[in-house]
Amino acid sequence: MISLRDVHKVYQLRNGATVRALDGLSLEVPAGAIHGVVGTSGAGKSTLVRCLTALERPTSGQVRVAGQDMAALSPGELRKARRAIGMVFQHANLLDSRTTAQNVAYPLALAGVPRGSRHETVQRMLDLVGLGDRGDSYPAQLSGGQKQRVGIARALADQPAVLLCDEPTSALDPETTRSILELIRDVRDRLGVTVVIITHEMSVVRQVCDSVSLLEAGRVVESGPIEQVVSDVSSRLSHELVPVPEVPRASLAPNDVVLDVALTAHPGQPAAAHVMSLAAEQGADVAGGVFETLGSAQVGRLALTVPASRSSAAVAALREAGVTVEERA
Ligand SMILES: Nc1ncnc2c1ncn2[C@@H]1O[C@H](COP(=O)(O)OP(=O)(O)OP(=O)(O)O)[C@@H](O)[C@H]1O
Repeated sequence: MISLRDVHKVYQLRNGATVRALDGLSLEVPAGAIHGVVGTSGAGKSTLVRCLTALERPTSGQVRVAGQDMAALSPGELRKARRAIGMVFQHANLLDSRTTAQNVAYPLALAGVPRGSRHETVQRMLDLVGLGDRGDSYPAQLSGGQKQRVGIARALADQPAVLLCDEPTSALDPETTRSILELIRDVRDRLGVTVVIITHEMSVVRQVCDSVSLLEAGRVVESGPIEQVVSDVSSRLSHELVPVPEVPRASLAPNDVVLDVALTAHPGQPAAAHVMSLAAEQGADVAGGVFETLGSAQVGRLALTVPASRSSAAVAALREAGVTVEERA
């Protein structure tokens, strides 16, 4: 649904210097997925959004959204192609002087949908986001979470193939964040829309994303389905999504080392109890652990302690059983 291939965006500054905001970025998001893009400030997230929506042309590389090569379109075609992308912003950016229903109708009016048929769509969208009875309210009469619901209804009104959410929950409290993320998932399930969430919050990825990419200095340095990313203990995303349990050095016996084990519940993979009994057979003990469900995957992290002399044998035995394990540095 979304495909970026080797996208570069170079800005020329007035003093002659250049900034490589995107530096060979490649990204694939399949139809119907909820994909998170995370990265620290300056990594290129906003530039990526502007290239996806064709507000900016990449210096080189290809951006395809819903089958369209965004750089190859005429201005008229581009206007049409942009309708395939619904945008949700950090602050809902509603028009204060218009009612909720009028805000949701706005993109339909811009797209030339006749007034008569707008009403039914607007009501359907407001029902979808749980605000079916608030069509006559003004933004000032809504909570932050409700405003964001209206923002989502507005983004979906023109039936986009892609919902592009730029820091959609950064201004919300944790409880409201949870409900907005649930709504986004619900919308994806019901409408089959492809969702990209740009965020700096790992908790957002944990709660709602099927897959994730880590953006750094204008390129994707790690990417994959959540299950795959979290089961690779050596990956940075994995550490941030499910941190390994802390084991204070002082609590270790003098010759013990720590083994980090990552578990994901998939058919055919050894379950936690099996791993623990294998560990015990190898003379290892459990020093800490965490288990949780991320999207459709169950993931766990175990920190095992084992005498250094038995570490390689324990690692080999666990790997032999299909367990992802590494000795902690
Ligand atoms: N119009 C521009 N002209 C020059 N440099 C720019 C322009 N837009 C972005 N940049 C630079 O490109 C790099 C990436 O910026 P971008 O805004 O895409 O990052 P970001 O990940 O969205 O950061 P943040 O999370 O702080 O918004 C930064 O070094 C930024 O200074």
